[in-house]
Amino acid sequence: MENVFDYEDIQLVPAKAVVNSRSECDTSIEFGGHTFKLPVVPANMQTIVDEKLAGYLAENNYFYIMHRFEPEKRIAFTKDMQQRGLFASISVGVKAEEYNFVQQLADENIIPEYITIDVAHGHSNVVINMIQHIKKLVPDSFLIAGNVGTPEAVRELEHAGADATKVGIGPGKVCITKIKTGFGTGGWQLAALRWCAKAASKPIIADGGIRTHGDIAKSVRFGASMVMIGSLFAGHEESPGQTIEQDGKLLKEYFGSASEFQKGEKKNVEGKKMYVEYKGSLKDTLVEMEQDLQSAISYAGGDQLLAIRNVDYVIVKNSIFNGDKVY
Ligand SMILES: NC(=O)C1=CN([C@@H]2O[C@H](COP(=O)(O)OP(=O)(O)OC[C@H]3O[C@@H](n4cnc5c(N)ncnc54)[C@H](OP(=O)(O)O)[C@@H]3O)[C@@H](O)[C@H]2O)C=CC1
Ligand SMILES: Nc1nc2c(ncn2[C@@H]2O[C@H](COP(=O)(O)O)[C@@H](O)[C@H]2O)c(=O)[nH]1
Repeated sequence: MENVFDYEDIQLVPAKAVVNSRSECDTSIEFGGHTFKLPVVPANMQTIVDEKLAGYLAENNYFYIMHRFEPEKRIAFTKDMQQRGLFASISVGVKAEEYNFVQQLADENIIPEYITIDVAHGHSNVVINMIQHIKKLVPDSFLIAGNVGTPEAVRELEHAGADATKVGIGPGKVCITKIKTGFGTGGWQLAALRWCAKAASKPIIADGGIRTHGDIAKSVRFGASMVMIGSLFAGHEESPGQTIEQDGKLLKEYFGSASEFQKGEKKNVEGKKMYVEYKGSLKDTLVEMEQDLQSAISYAGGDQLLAIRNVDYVIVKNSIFNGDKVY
């Protein structure tokens, strides 16, 4: 792999604008049969999304993926969303009970529009088996599989039947995989995305390491159809995490799905917990994201999101940790 870089090492090169106002730029993207306002999805983590926020996002044409950490609620959630005329998008794991869950979906003819296989190391036979199980029993669900970090993995999961793959092992803000295991795409997530996207024949979700709105445009440039975001969405009024007050400042919790806080035990911990500053309303952040992406499209010299795919870029420096600290 030559040319390894991360988000902060890259700048996109402006092209002549073809619009007279940024408001003419269209940030929407088609993904899995639906068109969404933004190429952005809040991470399927317990301090990032809950049923209420999922409902708001779906109602307002944003993509969402519900987390899998209250597994018993998934059937009722799917039915409730669909009864309201909204799309249902849920996550599954790969353990034995998840096979029974998929069987239950098929038996009761409950077909979520989107299913995401959410595990740390997606390039494995357990994930390939689950892809095949889901595609056999609920073939009409759009299936996202991950997480991976190599072109071989993207090809194998696509070949097994995944409709999209999720790229990113260890670049997340509350991730400590890179430190505890020495593996992953932390520090070179954007280059890994580029490498994977070249091999992909289906859509890719870039997952983790987004620190600024400009990083969304950079992800699109390097091949992402969707960008999964945790820390930037954490800390909002609508975020499910607990709120605390410290030195007169409001903070909200954000913890990793493989943290001790999520697992309830200290076993194979690869995530940490942190507090982020309270950021106000998520709706305002979504509007700001849209405006910033409209501006990015105008700098790309187009009026549609995918104009960003064609721009030149320069590598401005090299870094390892993308601004993260260990603890
Ligand atoms: N994107 C990322 O970089 C990462 C994300 N996470 C998130 O943390 C949550 C928990 O993930 P995960 O531990 O996979 O889920 P689970 O705890 O549900 O584990 C899934 C299964 O895969 C096995 N497994 C876990 N890690 C590996 C591995 N490295 N190699 C082989 N088998 C493995 C587990 O067995 P056993 O436990 O016995 O090994 C278990 O049977 C998920 O939400 C995931 O997205 C976690 C780490 C990295
Ligand atoms: N290694 C770990 N990665 C995790 C954990 N929990 C979630 N994640 C991944 O992080 C992204 C969000 O990244 P961010 O930079 O936007 O905050 C999320 O979508 C997961 O893929 C974890 O415990 N360990």
